[in-house]
Amino acid sequence: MDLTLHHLHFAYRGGHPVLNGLDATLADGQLTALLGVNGSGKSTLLKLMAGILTPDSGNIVLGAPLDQSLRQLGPRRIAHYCAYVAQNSPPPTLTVFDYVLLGRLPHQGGWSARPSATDLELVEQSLNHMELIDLAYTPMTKLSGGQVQMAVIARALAQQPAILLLDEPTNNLDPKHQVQLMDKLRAASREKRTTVIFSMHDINLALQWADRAMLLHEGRLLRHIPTTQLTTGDLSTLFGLRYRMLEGHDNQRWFWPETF
Ligand SMILES: Nc1ncnc2c1ncn2[C@@H]1O[C@H](COP(=O)(O)OP(=O)(O)OP(=O)(O)O)[C@@H](O)[C@H]1O
Repeated sequence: MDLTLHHLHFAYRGGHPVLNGLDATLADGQLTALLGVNGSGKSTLLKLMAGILTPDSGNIVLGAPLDQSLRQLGPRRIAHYCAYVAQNSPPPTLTVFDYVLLGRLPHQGGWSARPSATDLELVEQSLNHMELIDLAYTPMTKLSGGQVQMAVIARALAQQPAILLLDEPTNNLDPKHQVQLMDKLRAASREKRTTVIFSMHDINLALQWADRAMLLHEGRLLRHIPTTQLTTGDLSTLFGLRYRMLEGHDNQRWFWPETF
């Protein structure tokens, strides 16, 4: 499902404008990396796309077959289509299984509804997918930081979203789990046509997996381009550092900042 931003403006109450007229379409089946300095509005934009915050003006529209603005949808309907993984979620006092089952709530008949066989099967699949099945009956509070992060992503996958929004999803993960997670996100985008949008500070990890990059700079969208078109100049503008680029023979590109 496509997601389109129409001239999006947002400021926190009493604060300066964080987003100042963003226009973009994020196509289904694609992985988009959201890049920008601390405080540039990446988390804010993800929360707006998840319907947690409401724009001051402008619209966020979920594409066909729904073709509706988030403003027209209640939280439950939004959760039907959009799953959101927050940055550093505190673990709740639930077992891993019960926590991941929360991802099925938007598809059930209400808080009191019993989970269906499909719900339970999807939870098991997500736990297997994130290699958490052996921890299914462990309390979330007894997991390591990385395991909590995997469980949060398992909950989002169990939700079977058309649009998956992740705020720094590789936080707390070791290099192997970072790579495995990015592979899983790419698989979700390719196999299920999920629209995946994630923020990340590790530019090279982001660019290795993402199809497109959105560069947020001073409240505006500096560029929204295929990752293959990103230049050292773009990164210099974005981060205020001079960058070098190394090109590998398999079209891989690596960026790193020059030391002072
Ligand atoms: N709840 C809030 N109330 C008021 N201002 C906020 C709130 N959350 C964020 N801000 C402000 O909004 C701006 C954008 O913050 P945001 O968290 O979206 O940035 P970010 O790009 O995700 O940063 P980081 O890379 O550090 O996670 C910052 O100036 C921040 O201080």
